[in-house]
Amino acid sequence: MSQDTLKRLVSQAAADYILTRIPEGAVIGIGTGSTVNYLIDALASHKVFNARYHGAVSSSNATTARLKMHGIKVLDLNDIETLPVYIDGADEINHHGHMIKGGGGALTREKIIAQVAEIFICIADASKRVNTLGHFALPVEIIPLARAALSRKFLALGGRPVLRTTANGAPYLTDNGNQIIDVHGLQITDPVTLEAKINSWPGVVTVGLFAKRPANLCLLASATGIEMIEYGPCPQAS
Ligand SMILES: O=C[C@H](O)[C@H](O)[C@H](O)COP(=O)(O)O
Repeated sequence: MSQDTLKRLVSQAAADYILTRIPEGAVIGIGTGSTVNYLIDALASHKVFNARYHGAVSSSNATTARLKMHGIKVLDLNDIETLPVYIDGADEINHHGHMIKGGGGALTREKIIAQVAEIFICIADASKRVNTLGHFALPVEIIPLARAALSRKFLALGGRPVLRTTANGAPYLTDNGNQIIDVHGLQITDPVTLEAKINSWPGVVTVGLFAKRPANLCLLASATGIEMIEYGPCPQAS
């Protein structure tokens, strides 16, 4: 089964999960990426989303555009007091629900919304599950002025920092107008400590480690079906 097929299957399962478990009137937090694109399509195909829910909070311009294309109401996080669930993909997820995210560049808005949500549901194909995070380069959104100084710090950590660029070689810019350094070659054995450390460096906007706020639940698709992995409540999320 292709990775794309698995992404589609897990997204359909996630849409069913939301529609059967999340109470009417709720706002749903929606992440970013190819897996989430399938989720948005699956939610829209059920036709009842708008009647059942107050709307969605979006983690990127791309997600906002897709939600709107389907006629799903997009709300501003600033107008929301509670968010029962945030659902998003991941680039890697370990056995504690810690994730690397930001392959699609949306890590900052994703982390802001995830922090507000009561429950974080990760949807992924089984290739994303790892024992140790770091095979996927760690994305870090940065203020451009800090690029060289931060690159030296990532080198000192044992990583290989690479500025993310577009197809024409220009620096990639996030929805927030910042740049991204992808740090290759890290073996992240203590994600909670590394997240706090990188976050404390001036010029870092967001590190794409989601360890302080891990997933509570992961729907993981493989050739044998959809596995539902629970990591338990997240004390930091309250
Ligand atoms: O910035 C993007 C997000 O963190 C995505 O959730 C992550 O990159 C996974 O994306 P995909 O579902 O396309 O593999």
